[in-house]
Amino acid sequence: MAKRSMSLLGQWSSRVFSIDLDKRGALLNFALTEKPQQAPETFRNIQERCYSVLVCGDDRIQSARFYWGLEDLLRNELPAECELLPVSSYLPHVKDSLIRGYFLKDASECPSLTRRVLGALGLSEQVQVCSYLRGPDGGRWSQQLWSGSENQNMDVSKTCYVVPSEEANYHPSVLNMENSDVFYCRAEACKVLQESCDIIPESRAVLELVGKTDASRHSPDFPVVVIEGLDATGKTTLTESLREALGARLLRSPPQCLSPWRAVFDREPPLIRRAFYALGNYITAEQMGMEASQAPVIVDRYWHSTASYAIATAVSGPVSSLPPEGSPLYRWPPDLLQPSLVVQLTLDPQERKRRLEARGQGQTDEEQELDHNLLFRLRVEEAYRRVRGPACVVVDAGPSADKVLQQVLLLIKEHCRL
Ligand SMILES: Nc1ncnc2c1ncn2[C@@H]1O[C@H](COP(=O)(O)OP(=O)(O)O)[C@@H](O)[C@H]1O
Ligand SMILES: Nc1ccn([C@@H]2O[C@H](COP(=O)(O)OP(=O)(O)O)[C@@H](O)[C@H]2O)c(=O)n1
Repeated sequence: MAKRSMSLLGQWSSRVFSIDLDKRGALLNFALTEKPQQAPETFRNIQERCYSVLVCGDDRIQSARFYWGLEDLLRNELPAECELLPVSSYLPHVKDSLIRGYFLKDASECPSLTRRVLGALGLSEQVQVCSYLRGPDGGRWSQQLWSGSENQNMDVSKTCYVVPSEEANYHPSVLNMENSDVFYCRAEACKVLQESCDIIPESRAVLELVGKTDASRHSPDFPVVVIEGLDATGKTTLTESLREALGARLLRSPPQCLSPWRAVFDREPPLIRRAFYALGNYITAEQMGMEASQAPVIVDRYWHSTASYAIATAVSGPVSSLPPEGSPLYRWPPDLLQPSLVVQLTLDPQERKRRLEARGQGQTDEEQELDHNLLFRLRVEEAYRRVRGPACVVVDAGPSADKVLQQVLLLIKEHCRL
């Protein structure tokens, strides 16, 4: 059977391959042409025996799950000396054109094992394997698409040459974010869970809990205040105190009724996991609508968390790799109830670390991991700031719990009718 991915070939000359070189998100970009040219400068540092494995099946649920397990599969089967780097292949500026996979540098003593593993993978309908070879003059690199046959023949007629390419303005993942990482209406998030019912039976139970009414236009009688912020910024402490101080109802997103399934969806790839959290907001929104007809409502995390974590996780590297400020990716879903006020708690990184440690959740002291966390935290906080919708006020959660409470009570008085 002709592989679906063969149809990609026609477009490959305009595709850019973007290799995530390290956790800080430095990217190496190259494109392909039919004519040999000089290799990109940085490409020369890459050793011989490089391969790419791209996941490009038709079924988005299966592809997402296959990609999710691919790194483990490759690490288990390939020689330990194979370096794996995430690679994205995309058409610049073309929405939904991104295909993900891994770029491999094989420094092992056993090249035939690597080729055997990749040859077997290449037989799968949803995988495309390529080799990268340096030309006889040592300067040019070419890419050969594997035919996927058992003897790992390379399809020489499909040879393309590697040329340098401009780095994209934003991380390539931005092209595929809508309806893969962030869902802007209930129906799109429901579709993902409907498609996954056969492989994740828990999806049915979640779908049954999601109502169908559109409460977005209903204006609650009492204020609804959402408390947002990174882990350990003091959301639980503050929401409890606000509940007491205001005689309010306390809700959270994801709501309590989803707790039995949260761990199941946390193990799934972003497509499925994010759809689950998106639906959690709609369930919480229904509860908000009901509770706010009787008393003020305080909510621990809501849409800002869902959108910001999803966007910040989908890209790597510095804040500049996020979708630009004002991008429609930061919009509020029109069918999701807006709260009266969102308070975003921020905390000095050292103090946050101290609170995490006091709670018995020390972080790894591996420096690279800390760097990675630092950038991730910065991306989440910046995404929080960029999300549009209801008024969002940043509050420094560094002072004592009582001072933070008093400040937020003042804000609620200013912004909401009590
Ligand atoms: N304003 C504050 N000052 C000092 N410690 C705080 C303050 N607010 C919360 N804490 C402590 O920090 C830790 C994390 O707070 P918590 O409310 O659980 O955060 P979150 O719900 O955002 O993860 C807890 O041990 C809590 O007692
Ligand atoms: N409304 C929400 C709440 C959490 N989440 C996700 O849940 C994670 C935060 O969960 P957590 O367990 O650290 O939150 P807390 O319960 O500690 O406040 C984030 O990584 C988000 O991806 C979400 O997407 N939407």
